[in-house]
Amino acid sequence: MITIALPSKGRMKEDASAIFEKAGLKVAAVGNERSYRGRIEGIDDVEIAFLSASEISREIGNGSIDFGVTGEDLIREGLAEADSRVEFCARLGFGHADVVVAVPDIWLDVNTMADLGDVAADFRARHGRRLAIATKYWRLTQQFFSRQHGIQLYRIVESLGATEGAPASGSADIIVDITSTGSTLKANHLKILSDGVMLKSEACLVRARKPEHDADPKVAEIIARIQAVV
Ligand SMILES: Nc1ncnc2c1ncn2[C@@H]1O[C@H](COP(=O)(O)OP(=O)(O)OP(=O)(O)O)[C@@H](O)[C@H]1O
Ligand SMILES: O=P(O)(O)OC[C@H]1O[C@H](OP(=O)(O)OP(=O)(O)O)[C@H](O)[C@@H]1O
Repeated sequence: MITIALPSKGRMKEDASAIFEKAGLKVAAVGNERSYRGRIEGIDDVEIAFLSASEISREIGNGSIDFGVTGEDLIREGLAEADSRVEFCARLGFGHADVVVAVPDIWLDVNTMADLGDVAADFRARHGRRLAIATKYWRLTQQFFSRQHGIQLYRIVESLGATEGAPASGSADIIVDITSTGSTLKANHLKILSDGVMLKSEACLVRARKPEHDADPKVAEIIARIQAVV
């Protein structure tokens, strides 16, 4: 049995089902409309699980589902060594969002990650504490700051919502968050650093890498059908 997880709610739900239908994989709920299980019309041995976008990232990581449709950001944030554990089979053309580093507009001299590195280096001497970054993207932030830009002097402040408000409220100095139209950043007087786009995310069809998939023609067929329509 192959299990495919599709978003049960939220901004990716409708588009995910529509892509499957376009690929000739029409999803039908099992039981009533509110059921969290489904199947694909005309294909046996494939079941659909309806989960939230972030649950799909978690379940694909622990291998309890075979395929999922979710954002690349949620996969890369949720899983260490994502590329060795999952295969990105197709980029689906919806759910676009950039994960960005943004600082207050009034930081006139800070426009690049190098500038921010200078600020971080001086921060403790000037303010008696480390530069604080509000985000829910811990893993991506650490990779980008520490590994890619060699910035080590910062502190992450976990934010579970309204991240863009953190600099104004004083709970952090800068943020890492997703943006699509940019209007939330603008409304909160924040600007994206010129080299501060950490990830250009969109909805993807992802597969948990499992050895038994190699010999399963259904797995190849699902991938081929989705790739043919995106
Ligand atoms: N403007 C946006 N704001 C937030 N997420 C967006 C936006 N545009 C695209 N996305 C993407 O949508 C996905 C999150 O979807 P959604 O917010 O619907 O999840 P969810 O159902 O709320 O999940 P959960 O409730 O478990 O967090 C992420 O991959 C994100 O990159
Ligand atoms: O660049 P923009 O188009 O302004 O979009 C970005 C905003 O949208 C999302 O929040 P949303 O209000 O959708 O709530 P969520 O965080 O619960 O998804 C996201 O967290 C950003 O705050």
